[in-house]
Amino acid sequence: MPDADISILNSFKLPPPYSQLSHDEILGILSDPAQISWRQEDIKIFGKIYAQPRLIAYYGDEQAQYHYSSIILKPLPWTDFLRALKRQVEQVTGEHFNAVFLNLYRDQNDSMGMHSDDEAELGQNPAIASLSYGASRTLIMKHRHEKSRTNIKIPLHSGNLLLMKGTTQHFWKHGINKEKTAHGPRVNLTFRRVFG
Ligand SMILES: O=C(O)CCC(=O)C(=O)O
Ligand SMILES: [Fe+2]
Repeated sequence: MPDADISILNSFKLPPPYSQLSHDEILGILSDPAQISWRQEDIKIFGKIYAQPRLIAYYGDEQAQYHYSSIILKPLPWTDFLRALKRQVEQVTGEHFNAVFLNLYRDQNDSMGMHSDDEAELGQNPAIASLSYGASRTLIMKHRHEKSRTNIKIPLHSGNLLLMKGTTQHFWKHGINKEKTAHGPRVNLTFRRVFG
C-alpha cells in the first residue's frame, strides 16, 4: 500500500499465566462489564445526537488524557490483564504504548465510521497496534486524497494484531462497516502512545 506502513501478525500469543486462555475465554474477559468498564457515548452528526454504534472503554497511564471528538477521556488504571496484553504487544512490535482504547462491537449492527487516528496528542507519525478477539470483521481503508483508488479491505480475525505506523494516519482513513449477516461480539483494542 502506498503512503502507508502496515503489518499484520496472525496469531498473537500471550505469555504465562495467560497462555492457556482460548480466544473465547479472552473475549469473555474483555466483554465482561465487571472487568472492563464499557460505556456508550453520544456522538453528534450534523447537529443531531446519536448513541455511538458500539461500546468503548479507555485505560492507560494517568497522564494519557485523550481528546476524542470534543470529549476528554481520562484513562482508567490498567487492569492486570490489560497490562499483560500491552506488555506482550510492546514485546512483539518493539513500540511503546501508554494507553489502550477498546471497542466492543456487540453484533453485526455495530460499526465505526471512517477516520484517521491523527489527534495532536498522538504525535507526528503514531504507531498504533490493533488487536482483535471474537467475530471477524473487515477493516476498510480509504486513501484521503486519491479518490479514484478503490478501498482496501483487510479482514481482521480473532487473535490478529495489526500495526499501523509511519505516515499511515496522514494518508489513510479506516473504519468498520456494519455487516448484513449475523456476527457475534468482537472486541478490538488499539494500543497507543498518548502525549497528554
Ligand atoms: O475495530 C477496529 O478494528 C478499528 C478500531 C479503530 O480504528 C480505533 O479504535 O481507532
Ligand atoms: Fe482508528
